[in-house]
Amino acid sequence: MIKTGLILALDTKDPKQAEEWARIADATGQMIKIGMEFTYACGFDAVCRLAMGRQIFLDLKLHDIPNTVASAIASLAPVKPAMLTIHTMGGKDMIKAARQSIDMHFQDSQKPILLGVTVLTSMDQDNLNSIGISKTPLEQVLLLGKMAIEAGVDGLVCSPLEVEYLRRHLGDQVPLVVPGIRLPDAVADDQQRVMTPLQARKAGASWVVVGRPITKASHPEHIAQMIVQQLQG
Ligand SMILES: O=C(O)c1cc(=O)[nH]c(=O)n1[C@@H]1O[C@H](COP(=O)(O)O)[C@@H](O)[C@H]1O
Repeated sequence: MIKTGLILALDTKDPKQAEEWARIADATGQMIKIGMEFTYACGFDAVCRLAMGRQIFLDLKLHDIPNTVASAIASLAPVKPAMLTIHTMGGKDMIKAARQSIDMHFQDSQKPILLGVTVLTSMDQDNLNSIGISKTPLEQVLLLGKMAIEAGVDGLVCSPLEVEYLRRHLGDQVPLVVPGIRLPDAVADDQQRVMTPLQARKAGASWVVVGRPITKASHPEHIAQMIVQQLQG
């Protein structure tokens, strides 16, 4: 069974809180994810301060016309993220523009892993139908994933329910980053397609992304340590 990394999602507007959680990730040797909530509330100077001495996954889920996405990525070069997300629903031209922008604006040793978000883990069949998609989440994730890899992403974001299927069709090498993680018997909150950390590891996730199950726990560091042991033991 492959070892799976933990990425801790720092979903907060409070820089002190983010730093506190980031130290939990430091202590367990794991990566942090900074998303829209922190970035919009605190700005890029705060993002860069959190990133100092750390590897960050900058999850801004870029989704716009190709020129705008390419220009936005160029503006992100000083932040030096280790991972960056774009929405695959932006289509192949947008993804190709994102790829070209990374290749043009980042030095080889500093290029982020470009991740294509497939079907959000908060979406079930009903939500897919509501945007005119009659394929199942599994079929849609594979369709978007294949297209995105062909257009230039390095890896994919998907729910744990699709990991085994993607591994069968795309092989072992594609980085699969997997949110929608909940501890056994825990509430799913707004997530629809969920599994436990151990199930996601067994399915073949490269990394799991965990936010609230750790950050809302009464002892976040204990939960983080327990999950890391399950993922790497
Ligand atoms: O790109 C992501 O990281 C992402 C994609 C997705 O489909 N679903 C999803 O939940 N995420 C992110 O993963 C994290 C999940 O947080 P929790 O539900 O609190 O564990 C959040 O920061 C989401 O923004």
